[in-house]
Amino acid sequence: MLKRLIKQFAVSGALISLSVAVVSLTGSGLIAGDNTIGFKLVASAFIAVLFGVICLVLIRLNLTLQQTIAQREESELSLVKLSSAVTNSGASIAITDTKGIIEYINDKFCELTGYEQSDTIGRSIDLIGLTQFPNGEEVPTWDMNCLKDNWKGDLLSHKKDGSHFWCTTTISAVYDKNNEISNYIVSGIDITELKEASSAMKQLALFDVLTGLANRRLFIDRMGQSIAASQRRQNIAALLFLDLDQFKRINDTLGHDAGDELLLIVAERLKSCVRAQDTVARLGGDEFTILLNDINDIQSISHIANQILKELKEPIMLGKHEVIISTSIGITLTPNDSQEVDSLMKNADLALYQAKERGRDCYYFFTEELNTKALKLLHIEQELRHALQMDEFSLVYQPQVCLKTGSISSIEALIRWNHPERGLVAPDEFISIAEETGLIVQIGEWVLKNACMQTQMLQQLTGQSIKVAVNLSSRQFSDPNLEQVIADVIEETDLNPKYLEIEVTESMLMNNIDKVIEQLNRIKSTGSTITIDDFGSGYSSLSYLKRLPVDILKVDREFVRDIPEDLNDMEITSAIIAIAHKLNLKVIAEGVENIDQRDFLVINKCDYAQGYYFSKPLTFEDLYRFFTAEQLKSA
Ligand SMILES: Nc1nc2c(ncn2[C@@H]2O[C@@H]3COP(=O)(O)O[C@H]4[C@@H](O)[C@H](n5cnc6c(=O)[nH]c(N)nc65)O[C@@H]4COP(=O)(O)O[C@H]3[C@H]2O)c(=O)[nH]1
Repeated sequence: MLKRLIKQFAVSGALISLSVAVVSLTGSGLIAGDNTIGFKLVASAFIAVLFGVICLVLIRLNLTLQQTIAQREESELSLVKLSSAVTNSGASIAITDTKGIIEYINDKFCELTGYEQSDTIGRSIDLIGLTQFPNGEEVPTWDMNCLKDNWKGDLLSHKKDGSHFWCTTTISAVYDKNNEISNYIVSGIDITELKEASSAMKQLALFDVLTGLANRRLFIDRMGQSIAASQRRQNIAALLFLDLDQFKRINDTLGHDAGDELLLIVAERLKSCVRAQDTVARLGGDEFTILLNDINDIQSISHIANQILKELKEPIMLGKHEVIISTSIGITLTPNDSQEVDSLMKNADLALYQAKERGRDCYYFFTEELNTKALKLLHIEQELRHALQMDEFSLVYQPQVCLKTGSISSIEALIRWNHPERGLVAPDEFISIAEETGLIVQIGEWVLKNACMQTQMLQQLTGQSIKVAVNLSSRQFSDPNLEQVIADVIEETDLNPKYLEIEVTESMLMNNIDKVIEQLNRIKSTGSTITIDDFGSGYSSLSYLKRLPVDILKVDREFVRDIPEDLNDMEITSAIIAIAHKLNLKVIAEGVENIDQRDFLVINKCDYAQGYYFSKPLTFEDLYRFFTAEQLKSA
C-alpha cells in the first residue's frame, strides 16, 4: 500500500513539476521584456525541475525496493522448494557438520535406515557405518580433513536393526562465504537388489551352476595368476585334467539326475583332496580341472593325484544304486612344461588321453614325446583334409565267401590312402585320427558313396547280385541324420539297398541300448542290412543281442587266428555260431588264413568267411578280374 502511495505521489509530482517547468519556461520566453517576471518564471521552472527530479529519484528508489522484495520472495520460494526437495527426495540425505555430526536427516534416510530424527541428530554419521567397506577397509575419503570435493562410492551400510544394505553414496562438501567447509551433505541410494543381482550374475559368469566350482573362465584366469606366481616364487604349479571313466554309462543307464548327483559328489571329493590355495573347476560334462599352487616337489603332486584316484573309487550311492567310478588324470607343470595357458591346457589334455590309453584309473605326466606325437597327429589331420580335397583316397574290396557254396556272397569295402610321399597308407594309421577330428564324417560319406557306386557298376559288369559291406565309424553312427545320408547315397548311386550291409563294431553298441536300437532301426529303414563287426571283442550281453535289429555277426579275427591250436578260441567261435543261429542270425568269420580254419568253420556251420585264404583285399580292377575268373571256373 505504502509502496503504491509513494509510487503514485512520485509519479504525479514528477508530472506536475515537469508541466510547471514547461509552462514557466514558455511564460518567461513570452514576457522576455519584463526581467523581474521572467526571472521569477525561470526560478519557478528551476524549482519545478528540481522537484520533478526528486520525484524521479523517488520512482527509481521505489523500483529498487520492489526488486529487492521480489528477489527476497524468490529466494524464500527457492529455499522452500529446495527444502521440500531434500525432505521428499527419493535419496536418503543427511547433513553433517565438518566433523560428521548429523544436523539433519530427511524422511528417506529414516525409511532406509530405520533410525528416527531423535536417534541421529547430534550423533556421528558413523552410526550407519559409512566409514567402512565390507571387507573392513577404511573409506579413505571420509576423513573430513581430506574431503575437499565430492566423493562417490558403494558402501555397505548398517540399519538400526543391525541388518546391512548396499548404498551408493555421495558426500559433498558445502562451502560458506569465506570458502571454508561448513557442512557435508551425505546422500545415498539403496542398491542392495542391484548388488545382489550383479553378484548372482558374477556367480553365473564365473562358477559352474551345478557344482558351484570355478568354471572354465575363472579357471583360466586363475591359471594366469598361478603361472605368474610360480615364476615370482620360483616354485611349481600343476594343472590336472580329469575325466570320469564311467560317467557316460551311468548317465545313460541311471538318468541325468543321477548323473548330476554323481558330479556333485565328485566335486565335493575333489575339493576334499586339495588345499585352500588350490582351485578345482568343472569345465563341463564330466571334465574337471585342478590347479595346484605353490608346489615344491613333484612327489606331492603324485601324492595328491593318488589321493584323488583313491577318493573317487569309494562307492557312491545314487538313490538305490551303489556305483563305483574311477578317473583318469593328465598332469602338466608350469614353468617346466610351458608358461602359456593354452599350451598347458593342451599338454594336460594330451596327458589325460595317455592316461586313458594306459588303461584308465591312473594319472600321467605330460612329456615332450607326447607333444611330438601330438604334433605329428596334427600334421596328419592337416594332410587328411588335403587328401579329401585332392581325392587321395581309394577303396579296396575283400571278397566274403559263402562256405556252403564256395561262391562270393559279398565284398567288404576297405579304405586306402594314396599318400603322395608315403605311398599307400592303411586305415589303422588314420581312421582314429579322422574320428577324433570329425573328418571321418566326410571320409565316411565318401566311402559309402564310392562303395555303392562301384558295387552297382560291378553288378552291371558281371551280371551278379553282389552285396557290399561298408564300415561305419562310431562318430558316424551317432549322427541322427545317418539314415538320411545312407538313403541319399542309395538314391544317388542307384544301388538296390538290399545289397548294402552296414558294419558297426560291437563296441559302438555298448552304450544306451534303447538309443542304439532306435539308430539301428533307422539304418534298417533304408532297406540295408546290419552286421556286428569284431563280435566277441567287446562285452555284448546276450540279452542285448536278442533285442538288436541286426542280421549278421562277424566273429572277431582274434578268435579265428589261433584255430586250430587254441581250444578256447575254437570253443568261443563255435559258441558264437551256435548262439547266432539260435537267434536267427547269420555268421561270418574274418581273418581266415588257412584251410584248417576254413574246415573248422565249415564243420561248425559258419555261414560266411573272409580272409587271406580266399583273397586279400583287391582293387576294383582286380576284383573285376577275380569275379570274371570265378565265373569262368564255375562255367
Ligand atoms: N591278419 C589278417 N588281416 C586280414 C585278413 N583278411 C583281411 N584282413 C584285414 O582285416 C581288416 C578287416 O577290416 P575290419 O575288421 O573292418 O577293420 C578295418 C576297419 O575297422 C577300418 N576300416 C577300413 N576301412 C574303413 C572305412 O572305410 N571306414 C571305417 N570307418 N573304417 C575302416 O580299418 C580296419 C583295418 O582295415 P584294413 O587295414 O583294411 O584291414 C582289413 C583287412 O585287410 C587276414 O586273413 N589276416
